Amino acid sequence: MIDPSNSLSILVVDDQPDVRVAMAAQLDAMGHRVFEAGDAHWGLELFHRHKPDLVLLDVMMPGHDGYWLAREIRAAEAGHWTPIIFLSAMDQAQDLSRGIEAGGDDYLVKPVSVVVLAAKLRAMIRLKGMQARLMSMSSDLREANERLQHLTEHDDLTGLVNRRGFDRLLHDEIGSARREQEPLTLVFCDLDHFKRYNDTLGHVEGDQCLRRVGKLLNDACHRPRDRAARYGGEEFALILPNTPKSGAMTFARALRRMLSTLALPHPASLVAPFVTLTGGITTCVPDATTTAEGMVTRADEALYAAKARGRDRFFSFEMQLDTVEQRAL
Ligand SMILES: Nc1nc2c(ncn2[C@@H]2O[C@H](COP(=O)(O)OP(=O)(O)OP(=O)(O)O)[C@@H](O)[C@H]2O)c(=O)[nH]1
Repeated sequence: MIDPSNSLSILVVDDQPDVRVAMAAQLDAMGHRVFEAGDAHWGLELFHRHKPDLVLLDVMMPGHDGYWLAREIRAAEAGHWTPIIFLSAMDQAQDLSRGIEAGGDDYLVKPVSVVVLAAKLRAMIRLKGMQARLMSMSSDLREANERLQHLTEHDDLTGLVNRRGFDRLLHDEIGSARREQEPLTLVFCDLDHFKRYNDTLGHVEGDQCLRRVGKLLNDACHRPRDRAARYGGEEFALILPNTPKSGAMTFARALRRMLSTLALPHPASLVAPFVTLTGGITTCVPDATTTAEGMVTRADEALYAAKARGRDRFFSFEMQLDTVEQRAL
């Protein structure tokens, strides 16, 4: 009797009833659970139904042979592996290499000795255990890689995508907007007089302010592909796919409203009693000449223009208009 933790479910496929029944009885006596099939077709059906740990497979059978069944089993289990042991009479020894090629893992010569059968099963149990460990290690590795990718592309303080993640996303979105011929908007924004905020309220409060503004920007990204990023320091970026320049201005005005509702006090600001943002917007339908660097430069220039116009506003590079002027129109 074997250790119950090593008890296998085994599919025996053999067209000779006496051989099959004797084999099933041996396996049963060893503590395994056995399913029997008298032909390859039924064998495949039972394989799908019971997903056995191991298959003992006769080579020569009327209708489809053992090679056919081995190939069908291998084709059916993507990313998985069920050991297949071929059973063959001595005079079919030359056919065994064909069996291994068809997807078999080992062979036994009939009549099968109980001792040899038990030894082969132990070897297969060991291999299966190793395979399970490998699968779990590779899934751990995949998870660790995903965590690492998240860490390298996200900012600790705000939880937003960081500069590296932003670069990748912008590059991808330019490609996608070029293919779809859709407008893509990039917004750069900067907290107004943030040095004065830190100097007055301290860096801990400064960090908290960055967190809250980061959350607000993230909340403003309603569409699934809109993305807020922390570009660096007190600079944030927003990537807004499928957003034309008029839509970008509407988005910016909504952002300003959200900020004034949040009304984070900024006692040292020279533009308002609460925290404000100045932003630069650029929008284009990318063509073959559009680059991420080009879009960043235009958004940066627009940001600079918005600052020059008095801060607490968003300036569109393409419209040569800011949100304060637009409201007055
Ligand atoms: N608390 C905190 N402060 C930061 C962080 N990153 C950058 N800063 C501060 O942000 C300030 C940016 O200062 P400036 O570049 O002069 O910009 P500003 O004072 O906002 O002036 P304007 O942008 O022209 O309105 C500096 O004092 C930085 O120390 C951070 O992670 N935490």
